[in-house]
Amino acid sequence: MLDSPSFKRGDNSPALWSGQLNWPQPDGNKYDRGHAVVLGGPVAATGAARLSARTALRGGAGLVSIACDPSALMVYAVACEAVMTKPLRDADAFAALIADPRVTGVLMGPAAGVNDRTRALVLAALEAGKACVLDADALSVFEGGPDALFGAITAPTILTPHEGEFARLFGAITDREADAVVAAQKSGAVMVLKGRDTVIAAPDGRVVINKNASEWLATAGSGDVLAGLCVSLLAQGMPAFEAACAATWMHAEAAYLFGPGLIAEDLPDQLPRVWQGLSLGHNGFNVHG
Ligand SMILES: NC(=O)C1=CN([C@@H]2O[C@H](COP(=O)(O)OP(=O)(O)OC[C@H]3O[C@@H](n4cnc5c(N)ncnc54)[C@H](OP(=O)(O)O)[C@@H]3O)[C@@H](O)[C@H]2O)[C@@H](O)CC1
Ligand SMILES: Nc1ncnc2c1ncn2[C@@H]1O[C@H](COP(=O)(O)OP(=O)(O)O)[C@@H](O)[C@H]1O
Repeated sequence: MLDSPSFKRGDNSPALWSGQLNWPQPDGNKYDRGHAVVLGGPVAATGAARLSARTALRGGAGLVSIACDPSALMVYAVACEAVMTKPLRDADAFAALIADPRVTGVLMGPAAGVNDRTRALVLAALEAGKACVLDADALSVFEGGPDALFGAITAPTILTPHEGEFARLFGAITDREADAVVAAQKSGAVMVLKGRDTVIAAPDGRVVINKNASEWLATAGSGDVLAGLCVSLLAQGMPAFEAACAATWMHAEAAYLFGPGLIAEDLPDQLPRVWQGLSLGHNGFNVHG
C-alpha cells in the first residue's frame, strides 16, 4: 500500500512494512544485519543509552556499540555484554569511528546532555552522511537555532521528539498530524511525533498514525527504547519511513505483550515475542514465507 504513489495517510500496521524487515538468512553473518552505534551519556547517566543499545540488538541489528567519553567507559563495559563499547574523546574521534562503512546507523540523544559536545557530535554524524536517529538531547541542543540541524540532514534521518522536544524545534503544536507533516518537510527527516497516537510523517508527505500503544508506555526510558528500535531497523537497511513505522508498532506491541506493570527495562526482552508473532503471520498474514 505504501508503495502506491497515491498513498497519503493510514493507520500503522505490519502490512505497511513487514516486507522490508531484514530477516537473518541461513548463509548470512552478523554484518548482513548492520552495525548500530549509540552515543552514550556521561558516567552519571548511562541507563538511557544502555536501554537503547540493548533494544537495538533485540531489534535485530547484527552488532551494536556504545561510544562514550572515556570517563564513562568502565560503567558501560561492566554493564554491557553483547553490546560493545568504544571510547570517544571528541567529534573528530566520533567521525573516525563511524566512518567505518560497516557502521550503518547512529543514535544520538538519550541522556547525552544538552551541551556543546552533544551538538558537535550530532553535526559530525550528520556531516558524515550516516543514517541517524536523533532523540531527546540531540534535538533539544538545537532549540533556538534549528536551521543548523535541518541544513545538516542529507542522509536518511529519523527524529523522535515528544511534544516538548517537538515544540523546541518547530514551535507550539496546534494539530499533531499536520504539524508533523510540515516538520518532516522542513527538516528533511522522518518525524516520529510521540504520544498516545504517535504520528509518523515523511518529507514526501506520507503520514501514518500508530494506534496500538498502551498507556503503560508512559514511563521513564520508554522513548529511549523506541529510539533504539528505530536505529536497529535503520541500521539493518530498512528505509527510514518504514523503519520508523515498524519500530513504533513493535514498541507498542512489546508493551501489549508484557501487560500491566511495565517499565522500560521490560520492553527489549519482549521483542523476541514480537518477532515470533510477525514470523508466524501475526494479524492474519504471513510475513516470513
Ligand atoms: N534511564 C535514563 O537515564 C533516562 C534518561 N532520560 C533522559 O533525561 C533527559 C530529559 O528528558 P525528559 O524528556 O525527561 O526532559 P526534557 O527534555 O526536559 O523535557 C521534559 C519537558 O518537556 C515538556 N513536555 C511536553 N510534552 C511532553 C511529553 N509528552 N513528555 C515529556 N515531556 C513533555 C514538559 O514541560 P511542561 O509541559 O511540563 O512545561 C517537560 O517538563 C533526556 O536526556 C532523556 O534522554 C529519560 O529518557 C528518562 C530515562
Ligand atoms: N498515554 C500514553 N499512551 C500510550 N503511549 C504513550 C503515552 N504517553 C507516552 N507514550 C509513549 O511512551 C514513549 C515515551 O517516550 P519519551 O517521552 O521520550 O520518554 P523517555 O524520555 O522517558 O524515554 C513514547 O513512545 C510515547 O509514544
